[in-house]
Amino acid sequence: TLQVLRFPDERLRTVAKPVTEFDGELQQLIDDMLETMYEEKGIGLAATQVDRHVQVIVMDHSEDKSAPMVFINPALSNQSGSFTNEEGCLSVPGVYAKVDRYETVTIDALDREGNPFTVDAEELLSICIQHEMDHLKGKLFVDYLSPLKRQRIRQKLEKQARVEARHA
Ligand SMILES: O=C(O)C[C@@H](Cc1ccccc1)[C@H](O)SCc1ccccc1
Ligand SMILES: [Zn+2]
Repeated sequence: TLQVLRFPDERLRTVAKPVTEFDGELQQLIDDMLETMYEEKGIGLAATQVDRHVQVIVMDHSEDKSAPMVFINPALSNQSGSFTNEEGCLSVPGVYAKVDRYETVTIDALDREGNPFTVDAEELLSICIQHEMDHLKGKLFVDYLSPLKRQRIRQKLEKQARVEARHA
């Protein structure tokens, strides 16, 4: 599996480029991202999180890893309503906070073969796709919190990283 970057790693702030080549390397990245997401018990993962700065998102909201989804070069074409939910992030382990998101969104994207498709997302799929599309823009859910809260999270995770480094 691939290593998931952790806040406040600056590489998480990189803006991802559109995918132009639907080649074997892309297929390998998609498979590696899905494997990493399952391993980390996530339901979504953006390529930025594994230090690959291309517009690729994988998701699987099924109980038995039976419904993998791939969104390449995703774009929001419609959005409506708003609601607040508790969010977590594989790049900010152990931190949960309320974030306002659009209630429903329409996403235009390409699948892993490069074919265009559109999804009207609501509920968990809507939250997750907005969370992942933020990653591709170098944005993290902690950016929606107050500077003080974000600083406390940064200190907590930097301390944790030091402890892990010592025990490595
Ligand atoms: O991008 C990530 O880090 C994976 C996120 C995706 C996500 C964030 C907020 C709300 C929904 C999905 C999660 O860490 S995956 C973990 C998870 C599992 C079940 C339900 C919600 C979050
Ligand atoms: Zn995340």
